[in-house]
Amino acid sequence: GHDWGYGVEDGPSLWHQNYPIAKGSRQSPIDILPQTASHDPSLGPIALKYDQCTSINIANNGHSVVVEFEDSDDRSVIQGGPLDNPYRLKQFHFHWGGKGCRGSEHTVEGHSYASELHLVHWNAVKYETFGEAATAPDGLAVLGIFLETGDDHRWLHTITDALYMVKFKGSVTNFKSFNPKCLLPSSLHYWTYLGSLTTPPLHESVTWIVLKEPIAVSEKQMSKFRMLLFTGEEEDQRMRMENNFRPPQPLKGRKVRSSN
Ligand SMILES: C[C@H](CNC(=O)c1ccc(S(N)(=O)=O)cc1)Cn1ccc2ccccc21
Ligand SMILES: [Zn+2]
Repeated sequence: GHDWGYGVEDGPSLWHQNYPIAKGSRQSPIDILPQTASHDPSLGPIALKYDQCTSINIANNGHSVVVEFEDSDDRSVIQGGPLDNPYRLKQFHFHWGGKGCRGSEHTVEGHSYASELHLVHWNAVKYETFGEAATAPDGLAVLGIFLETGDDHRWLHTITDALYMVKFKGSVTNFKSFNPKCLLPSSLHYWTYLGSLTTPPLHESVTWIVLKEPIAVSEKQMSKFRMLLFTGEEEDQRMRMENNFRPPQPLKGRKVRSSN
């Protein structure tokens, strides 16, 4: 049912009532302090093998807009960096703010970006299903990419042009052969730390890999995300989908490592 959201009555500060892990020891997102992040020479580069990736559909799940991928084999994986084996791409989605506001989940020295893209991968070497991996401490790897407003992003149009098809919660439409490689910045330098899902059920199962370099998207492209609705077609109260981000959570002694 609808037991959580981003509003006054069901927002992040109340999630602990139904999801006590919200006050856990490895919650996400966090505020990243580059000076405190230890440069770890043993941290190799991350490798993204997205060439044969197969997107299936794009959907509005009432919390974000999600592009799902075929994950029955290792055609699209992330590996290297802090990861001991390849993790399979399952979906990607975004978090964003209101007009002219900030909307990223991770922040860098208190600075937040307009939006944050999450590419969600699961450890299919150790676990049978995504659901099982989602509850395991080494089950998921999420690649976070900051979006800042600036020039038009030439490939983001493929996504923003499809958003009108999934305006309402529960809507889904075909979205074939989109390769998320086109959404990556030029540098794959990153910060990494052990954290959680940033939405309920807030499982502490995520190895976070946050890229240092943001990608630029135009204000016009960002405005198309804000025409999405949290609410379904049948609901009379139309609620614009924006500010769907959780604020930074306590570090609780965790170490953030830097690739370089
Ligand atoms: C946990 C899952 C629902 N949540 C997520 O998949 C998820 C993924 C990434 C993030 S974030 N913002 O941290 O990147 C947050 C939530 C429910 N679920 C349980 C079993 C299962 C099987 C297939 C699909 C969904 C399933
Ligand atoms: Zn996310």
